[in-house]
Amino acid sequence: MSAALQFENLTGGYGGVEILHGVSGEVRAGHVLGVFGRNGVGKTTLARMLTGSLPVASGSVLLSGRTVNDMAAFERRRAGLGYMPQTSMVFDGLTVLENLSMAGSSSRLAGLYELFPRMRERKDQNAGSMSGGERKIVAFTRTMLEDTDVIVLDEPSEGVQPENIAHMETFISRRRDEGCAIVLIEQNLNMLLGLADSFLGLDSGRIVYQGARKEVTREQLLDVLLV
Ligand SMILES: Nc1ncnc2c1ncn2[C@@H]1O[C@H](COP(=O)(O)OP(=O)(O)OP(=O)(O)O)[C@@H](O)[C@H]1O
Repeated sequence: MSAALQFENLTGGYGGVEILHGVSGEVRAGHVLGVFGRNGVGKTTLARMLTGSLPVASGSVLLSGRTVNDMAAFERRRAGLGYMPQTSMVFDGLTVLENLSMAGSSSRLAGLYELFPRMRERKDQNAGSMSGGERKIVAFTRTMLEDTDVIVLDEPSEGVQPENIAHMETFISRRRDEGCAIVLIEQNLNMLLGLADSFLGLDSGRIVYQGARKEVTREQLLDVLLV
């Protein structure tokens, strides 16, 4: 069976400047791939290439074995690929509930309110008037509520308080247990070690670490983050 999301030899960047140099990996249904590395090594660039917001110069992105290089971001979304960008998008002029309703699936909303009761309390508030951390939670939960088979999360825990990070972890595990394949880009080692089944470490646009959960140690991850 092919991986839910696979990427092979991804190369490319911005305006002729190559940022990623041949990055490959995969994540299977019901698994989490943890992507990590220092600031500026190309993690977000990888997320953009996977989700179609940045074209690849060469290499392939495959969803369930099918190449999606020629599909625009919205087409990949329709094909079941969800994306929470690092600079999280919320629609400022819409309420929290309206933002969440755009996810299209309400069946997970009860579980969401149980984890983030503040979202229910603030459901009629304009998202634009929420704090940075709260906006991040709105963007995260909207992505997680969608009916998708694959989700790419770009540093969801950045700027979020520890208690809410723990709730994010619960939400991610639930989606994983439902069979979703998740790419988790993070610098938060505890979150990565708690959730990821396999790891991909980047430095200067190249893979410098690849391993499964059972073989990785915190020190190995730190080695990549502290070079
Ligand atoms: N739109 C852009 N135009 C030109 N260069 C860019 C653009 N976006 C990112 N870069 C450059 O690409 C490189 C990789 O950036 P990227 O955002 O992928 O790193 P990152 O690993 O996600 O970093 P961080 O952890 O800080 O989010 C950096 O040198 C950055 O300056």
